[in-house]
Amino acid sequence: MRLLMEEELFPSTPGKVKIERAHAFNRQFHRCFASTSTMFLWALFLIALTISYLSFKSFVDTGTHYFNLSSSVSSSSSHAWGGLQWEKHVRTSAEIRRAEGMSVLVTGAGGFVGSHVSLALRKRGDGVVGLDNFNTYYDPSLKRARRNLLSKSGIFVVEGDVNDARLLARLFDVVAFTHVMHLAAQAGVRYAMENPASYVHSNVAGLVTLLEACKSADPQPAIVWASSSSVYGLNDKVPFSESDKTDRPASLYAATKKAGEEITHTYNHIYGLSVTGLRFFTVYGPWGRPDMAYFSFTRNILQGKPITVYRGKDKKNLARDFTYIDDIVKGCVASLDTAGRSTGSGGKKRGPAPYRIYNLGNTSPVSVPDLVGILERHLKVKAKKNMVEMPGNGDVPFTHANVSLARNELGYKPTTDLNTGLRKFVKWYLSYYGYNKGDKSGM
Ligand SMILES: O=C(O)[C@H]1O[C@H](OP(=O)(O)OP(=O)(O)OC[C@H]2O[C@@H](n3ccc(=O)[nH]c3=O)[C@H](O)[C@@H]2O)[C@H](O)[C@@H](O)[C@@H]1O
Repeated sequence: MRLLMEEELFPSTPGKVKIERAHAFNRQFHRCFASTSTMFLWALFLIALTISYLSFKSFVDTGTHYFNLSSSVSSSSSHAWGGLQWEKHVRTSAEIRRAEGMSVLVTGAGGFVGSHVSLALRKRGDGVVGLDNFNTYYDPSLKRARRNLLSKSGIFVVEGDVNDARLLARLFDVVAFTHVMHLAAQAGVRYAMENPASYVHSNVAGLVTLLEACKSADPQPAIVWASSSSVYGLNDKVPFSESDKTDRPASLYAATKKAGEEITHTYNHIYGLSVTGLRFFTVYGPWGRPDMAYFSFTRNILQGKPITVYRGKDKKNLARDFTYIDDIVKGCVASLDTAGRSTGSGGKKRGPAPYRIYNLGNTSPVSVPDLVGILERHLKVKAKKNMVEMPGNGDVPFTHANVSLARNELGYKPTTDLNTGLRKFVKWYLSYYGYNKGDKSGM
C-alpha cells in the first residue's frame, strides 16, 4: 500500500506506463493544486472582508454621532462613544470593590436621584457606570456639575441616550452588569402639556429600548426603576397603597409612568427579567431639580420675585408627601440589594422572576403654603405669593404614601421631616448659587 502510494506520487524510473502515470499525476496534481489555490484565495478574500468589516465597525463606533430627534428637549447636539479608551473607562468604573458587590448601570446619572444613588453605591464599593443624555429640560450645567462630583469618586458617566440601542448593546458587551438602576426619564407633571412627545420618547420608547437590551444581555441584569406617585392620579382614598387601582392618571406624565409599569410587567412575564418599580413621592433635597416647586420658589424668593401658589377647588390647599433625597436613596439601594435574579438567557425566560412595586414616600403630607412658610424661615425672606386656582394642568390635589410594604420588604423607614430636609436644601442652594444669585438655576 505504502509502495503504491510512493509509486504514484514519486515515479522513480522513466517509462511509458510510468510516463502516463506521471501525466495522470500531473493532471491530478494541477486539479488538486487548482482547488487548493482557489480555497486559499477564498480564505484570503474572507479574511480581508472580515478585517475591513471590523475596522469599519470600529470606525463607526468610535465616531458615533446620534441625535435626539423625536423630542424637542434637546440633548447635547452630538457626542461620541466607543473605542478602546472609552471601554477602559467603562470597565474601570464598573469594577466591584467589595465582597458580594454589584455592578450597576445607572441611567439618568447626571440627574438628581441618579447622582445621589450613584455616589451611595460607589461609597460602599459597588461598581457604577452612569448614562445620561444631558438634555436641556433644565439647566444642563447643573447636570454637568453633578457629573463632576461623580467623576471625583471615580464614576464614569457615558454621554448617551437610552434610546440608543447600539450604545446599550455595547455597554452590556463591555460589562456584565448585575443590576440596572433606571432613573433616566422625562420628569415634571405640568411640562407634559407643552412637550408631550418628550414623555413618549423617554418614558415609553426609551424604557422599551432599555428593556430590550436587558433582555438580550447575558447574564440578564435585575432592574430597579423610577415610577411615580402620580400613577395614583385622581384617587381619593388615602394613604395611597400599592394594591389600589391606578387607572385614572391626571397627566400624560403619569400615564407614561403607568405605561412603564405595564411594560416592565410584560418583560418580566415573557423574558424573566427581575423588575422593581419605585413610586417616588415628590423627592427634594440638595442638588435637586430646578423645575420643582421648592427649588423655583427658593430662587424667586431670594430674587424678590413673586411665586405662584396653586390652590384646589374651594380654595383648598394642595398637599404633597415631600420625601427627602437621602430616604429615597436608602429605598433605591435596598431595592437593588433585595432584587432577585433575572432568570432568562439568550432572550428566553427560564423561570419566574420577581416583579415588585413599592411606594417610597414620607408618610406625612405638607400643604404647599406650609412649604413656602418653611422656606421663608430658612431663607429669612418673606415670599410674595400669588394664590391662583389650580389650572387643569395635570396636577393632583394631594399625595400621601402608605409605605408598609416597603418597610416590611425593604426595611425602608423615612427619617427626615420637611423642615430638616429644606434646611439642608437651602444650605446647599446658598453654597452652590450664592445669596441672590439664583438666576443660573433657571430652567
Ligand atoms: O411625586 C411625583 O410623582 C412627582 O413629584 C413631582 O411632581 P409634583 O408633586 O407636581 O412636584 P412640584 O412640581 O414640585 O409641585 C409640588 C406642588 O407645588 C405646586 N406648585 C408648583 C409650581 C408652582 O409654581 N406653584 C405651585 O403651587 C404643585 O401644584 C404641587 O402641588 C415631580 O416633579 C415629578 O417628576 C414626580 O414624579
